[in-house]
Amino acid sequence: MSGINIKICGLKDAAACKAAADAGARYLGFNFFPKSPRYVSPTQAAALAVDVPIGVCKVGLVVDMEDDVLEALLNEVPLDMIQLHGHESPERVLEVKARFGLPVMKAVGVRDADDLPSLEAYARVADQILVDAKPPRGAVLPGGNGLPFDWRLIAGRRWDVPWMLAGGLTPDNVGQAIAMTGARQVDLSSGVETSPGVKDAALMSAFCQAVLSE
Ligand SMILES: O=C(O)c1ccccc1N[C@@H]1O[C@H](COP(=O)(O)O)[C@@H](O)[C@H]1O
Repeated sequence: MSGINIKICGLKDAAACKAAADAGARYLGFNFFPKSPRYVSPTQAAALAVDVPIGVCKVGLVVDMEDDVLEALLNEVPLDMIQLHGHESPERVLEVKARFGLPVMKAVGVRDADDLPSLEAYARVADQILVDAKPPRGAVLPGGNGLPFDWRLIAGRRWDVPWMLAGGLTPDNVGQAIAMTGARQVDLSSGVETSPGVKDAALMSAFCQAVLSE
C-alpha cells in the first residue's frame, strides 16, 4: 500500500461507482457542470450516493455555480466536499465554505510558471487544492480534457493544505507523475474512460494498482 489517495471523478452510474470504490478510490467525484459529458443531475447523484461506502468521500464538482443552485444541489445530494472548478476567486472560496459548511477543494490550472502564485493564494483559503492542467485556449471544458501539464513546474513544491495532482493522468503515466511531483493524492477522469464519460472498470483497477504499488 502506497498511502496515496485516489480520486476518480465523473462517475455516472452505480457500476462505475462500485468499480471505483472496489479498486481503492478514496474520493468519488460527481460532475454537475452541464456542458460536460460526465454531467449527472442532482437526482441521479443522490441515487448514486446512497451506495457509496462509508469512509469514501463524495465530491461534487461545480463550475461557477450560483448560491441558490448550489444550495438546491446540497439539499438533494449528501456530498462531503465541494470541488470548485471554475473562475471562483479566493473570496468566493471563503464564501462557499462559510455559507455551506463543507470542505472546499479549489482547482487551479497550471500551464507555466506564471500560474504558480495562484496556487499559493488558494492554498491560504481552500481546504485542499487540486493542481490541474490549464485547459487549452478555447476549450469548452475547464477541466477533464485529458491533458497533462509540465510536472517539473511543481517538482518539490509543497503547500500548507493537502493537494491533489490532476490533468491527463492515466494508468501508464501516473507512476512517473508521482515520482516527479511527490503527489500524495491523484485525481483523474478521462484516463479511465473508453470514450468521453464512459468509465471502464479494468482501467480504473489498472490505475489504482499503478498508484497503490508506488
Ligand atoms: O471532467 C470534466 O468533464 C470536467 C468538466 C469541468 C470541470 C472539470 C472537469 N474534470 C476535472 O478535471 C480534472 C482532470 O481531468 P482529466 O483526468 O484530465 O480528464 C479532474 O479533476 C476532473 O474531475
